[in-house]
Amino acid sequence: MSKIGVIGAGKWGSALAFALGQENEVYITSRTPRDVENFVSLEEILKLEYLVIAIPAQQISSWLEDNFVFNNQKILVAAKGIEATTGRFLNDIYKPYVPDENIAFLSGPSFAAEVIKSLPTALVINSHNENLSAKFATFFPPFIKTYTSTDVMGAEVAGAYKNVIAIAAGICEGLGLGKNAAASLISRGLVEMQRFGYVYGAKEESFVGLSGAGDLFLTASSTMSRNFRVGLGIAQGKSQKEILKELGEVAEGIGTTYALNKIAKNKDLYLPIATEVYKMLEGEDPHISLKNFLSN
Ligand SMILES: NC(=O)C1=CN([C@@H]2O[C@H](COP(=O)(O)OP(=O)(O)OC[C@H]3O[C@@H](n4cnc5c(N)ncnc54)[C@H](OP(=O)(O)O)[C@@H]3O)[C@@H](O)[C@H]2O)C=CC1
Ligand SMILES: O=C(CO)COP(=O)(O)O
Repeated sequence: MSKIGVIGAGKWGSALAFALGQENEVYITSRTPRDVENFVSLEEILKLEYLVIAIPAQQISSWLEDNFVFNNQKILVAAKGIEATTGRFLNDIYKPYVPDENIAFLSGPSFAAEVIKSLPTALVINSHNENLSAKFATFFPPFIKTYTSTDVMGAEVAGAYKNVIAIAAGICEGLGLGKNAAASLISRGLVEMQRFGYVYGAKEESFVGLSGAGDLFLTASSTMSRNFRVGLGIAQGKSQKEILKELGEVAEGIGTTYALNKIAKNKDLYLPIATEVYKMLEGEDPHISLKNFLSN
């Protein structure tokens, strides 16, 4: 039994606290205080050796700057996204605060709503430090099968990019374009994210496995996904503001789309689906954008 601190009591942080709490002593904290078991102050959590951080990618940089004090903690990053304003990956953002050997990244198909019901789930723990991944793997309960990998970039790219493809898939569904279109969009999305990942040295195995195909198939085919629901909202002609208000939770695909657009311009990369999603988030008519993309 280990002591683990979870930072961020949103959907994913709470589900992970529940899962990890099956066989460990788990404490949780969040920006907004909650009346939940083992809720403690941030100060208390930061004293623990093992931390899971479930703060979204768009907020983590300022959170680290304002709150984090490194004390040789071992960190498991649970967020999936690329910073919109800078195009930075999470491992870059954490770098000035946590050394490589102390950090791991969680990936794989895992709706919080199913984890909190103890439904069977498979996750990948990605770290350059294989001992650390192996250690984090021991914390999970039997209903979560864990795999480990050293392909941090692959896990990061896949986890972030699948959210963008999920938005596109939601638009496709919302426009009633059919299952043929959805399947072609998802498979081309997988190729697009893999090609993008190679630019950063990501490995093929992450894209064909749980972190890539697994998470993409889950998110891009279900209304349980917030990003998929963002796509449905776009297809209905709703504004980004309206969609986010209705959602009431984070949809990392939006910020990641802006990040990808920035990176594509800087590095002159061809990211066709991400580019169409960007245009639609910026107000282009989805009937034109997605239909054009799917036809000759
Ligand atoms: N939900 C899911 O099924 C999964 C989510 N993820 C990823 O996990 C991450 C978190 O998602 P999820 O928990 O679902 O999102 P939620 O919207 O449910 O929760 C967001 C969390 O982030 C915290 N937060 C937001 N802004 C700030 C800030 N400026 N400073 C500090 N804390 C902040 C919130 O704190 P508070 O509420 O206390 O204000 C809350 O704990 C995302 O990257 C998501 O992609 C990954 C796998 C599965
Ligand atoms: O990452 C997730 C499942 O693996 C959650 O996806 P959404 O954020 O789209 O709900």
